[in-house]
Amino acid sequence: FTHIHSRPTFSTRIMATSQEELKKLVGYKAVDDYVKSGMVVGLGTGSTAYYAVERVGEKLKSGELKDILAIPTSVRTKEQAESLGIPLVTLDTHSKLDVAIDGADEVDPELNLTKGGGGALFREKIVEVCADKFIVIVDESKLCDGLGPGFPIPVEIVPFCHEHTMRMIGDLPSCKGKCKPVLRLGSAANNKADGDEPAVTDNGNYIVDLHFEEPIKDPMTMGKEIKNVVGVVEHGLFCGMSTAVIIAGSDGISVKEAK
Ligand SMILES: O=C(CO)[C@H](O)[C@H](O)COP(=O)(O)O
Repeated sequence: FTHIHSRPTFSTRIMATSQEELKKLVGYKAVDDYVKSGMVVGLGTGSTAYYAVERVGEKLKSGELKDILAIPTSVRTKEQAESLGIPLVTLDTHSKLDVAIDGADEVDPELNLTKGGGGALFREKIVEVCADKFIVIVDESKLCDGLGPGFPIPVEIVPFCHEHTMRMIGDLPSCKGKCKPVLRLGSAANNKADGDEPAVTDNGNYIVDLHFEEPIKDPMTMGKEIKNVVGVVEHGLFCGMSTAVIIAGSDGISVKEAK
């Protein structure tokens, strides 16, 4: 499954410093365009969402933004937000968010997403599904014609009998003969298998990455099938959730809005 890393990285086309700068541009633009004083804001996870969190902190400090309450989607985003003095709440007290901003691993033409490369898919989804607007920030290397072959689909599963759960997922109509389920090892925060033990999420669960050779024809249906398996906590297919995707490309920034 060497194809999972075959997607050209942005750095093959743009210098590394530029890639970081572009992540910063989309992160900052999302906050500048969509976050207003008094809002409840979902803070995503990953190297792109990092800059959106940074911008919220910066604007709160300068007084440009006031009365923001934020809900982080991972322990590491929580720690970043706390270090910047961003007031945090949880879904337990605030079930409705005005906006959530996050990165993605892949974006298809319908703005369906693969998320969870950073292992935070459950907290991301439970938060982002509650947002009036879900703004996605990516560089153009994340755009694809169909989800699947360019990046494996992460599924968070409970550790109890995880081999059984992986078999059940692999036998689903959308998966059988089409994908290889691989238990994520090492750090939950990436899918590079940088260790020998199962990766453990912020919720104490495991992640199985589904490696597809061909594009997934119907990601919505596949997501429902996966969600029905007992032992599955959540999957990284975010279908029909995006309000807009802000894309950083070599030619500048563009915005794709959901129809
Ligand atoms: O889903 C995620 C974490 O679980 C991230 O949003 C996704 O992996 C993109 O991260 P990055 O901006 O670092 O490429």
